[in-house]
Amino acid sequence: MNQCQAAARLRVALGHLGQPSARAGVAYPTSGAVSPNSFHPPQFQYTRDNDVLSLEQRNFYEENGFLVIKNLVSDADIQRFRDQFERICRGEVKLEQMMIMRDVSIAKSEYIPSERMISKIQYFEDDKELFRYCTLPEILKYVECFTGPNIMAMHTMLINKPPDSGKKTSRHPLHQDEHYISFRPSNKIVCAWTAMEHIDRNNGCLCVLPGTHKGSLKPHDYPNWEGGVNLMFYGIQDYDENSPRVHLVMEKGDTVFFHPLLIHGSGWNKTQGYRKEVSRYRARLVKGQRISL
Ligand SMILES: CC(C)CC(=O)SCCNC(=O)CCNC(=O)[C@H](O)C(C)(C)COP(=O)(O)OP(=O)(O)OC[C@H]1O[C@@H](n2cnc3c(N)ncnc32)[C@H](O)[C@@H]1OP(=O)(O)O
Ligand SMILES: Nc1ncnc2c1ncn2[C@@H]1O[C@H](COP(=O)(O)OP(=O)(O)OP(=O)(O)O)[C@@H](O)[C@H]1O
Ligand SMILES: O=C(O)CCC(=O)C(=O)O
Ligand SMILES: [Fe+2]
Ligand SMILES: [Mg+2]
Repeated sequence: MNQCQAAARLRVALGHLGQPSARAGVAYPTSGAVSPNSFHPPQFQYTRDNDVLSLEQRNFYEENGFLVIKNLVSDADIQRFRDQFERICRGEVKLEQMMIMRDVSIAKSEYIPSERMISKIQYFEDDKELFRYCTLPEILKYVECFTGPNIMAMHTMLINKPPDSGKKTSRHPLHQDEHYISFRPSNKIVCAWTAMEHIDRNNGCLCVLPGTHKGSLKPHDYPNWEGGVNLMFYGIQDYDENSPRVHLVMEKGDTVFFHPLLIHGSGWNKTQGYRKEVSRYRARLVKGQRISL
């Protein structure tokens, strides 16, 4: 499969609840003395042994730090997430923990309940409909390949990227999620990101720098963008400009799993017709609910 052309729709970041002594990602010999000369780098640092991923998929993730699984979430489930998102936009669902965000270009406009006003919902753990995303067996099956068992949803997010106002504020600067995550180990955390409709460069798809998950966490700051930047949209200033970028074109239901150190961002939504193109929703989990498989 050509991963670069695969699509993603919804997004979940999940972590492993390991023992405090767990040394994620580093395979140590189980017996025998180890001299420095006999040490071999582990074959798999970022994926666990099970029979879900093919060898090719494992190698792809190990090398690139992301993996797209096509058509993973059903249309029916995505429709339910979309319906619930619309209920939230209409003000029919209100939950204390849930954070609603507007694009900075309209942050000071009068609030009119509609999906046009909401660019992101965070922390939907208490919303049973949206939280179903984090419990979908097909999502968890893959998450476990990266985190191991005993999975916890750490931060939920549904993004509704608006058509850009012309100021390019709908961009998300290149960043590493680990900047926002206070827990470790990195190699037992994965983000699941599912496209809820066709997403490509025109409406601001995810852009990744393959292989950057092997690097370290870099300093983040607000980008120096003329048109303004959304609150907390920090970016990396000193990434390698020559590092190849891959734009992930995704279809409804496609899901990308990626490592928290992978450098990624998203471009601006150039499409006009708000209704037709706007619904670039994703959900992402990152905050404290244990999930059973
Ligand atoms: C992908 C992942 C790994 C990384 C990320 O998620 S990066 C993005 C993380 N972003 C966040 O966590 C967003 C945090 N969100 C928030 O702090 C809040 O939801 C707010 C966006 C500020 C909204 O707060 P809230 O008080 O409910 O709403 P208000 O409408 O009363 O606005 C309060 C003041 O904030 C301003 N504001 C609202 N939205 C934005 C924005 N997008 N960018 C910059 N400023 C904004 C708004 O104009 C208002 O300002 P003042 O009237 O106080 O001067
Ligand atoms: N000048 C820039 N400085 C820093 N980051 C940028 C800059 N331009 C784009 N990016 C970021 O790089 C990533 C990929 O950008 P990409 O080139 O796909 O989008 P774009 O520049 O918004 O749109 P396009 O190039 O398709 O017109 C996104 O995260 C985007 O926010
Ligand atoms: O999809 C986007 O616009 C970027 C969001 C992001 O960085 C993420 O989901 O981690
Ligand atoms: Fe991110
Ligand atoms: Mg560009």
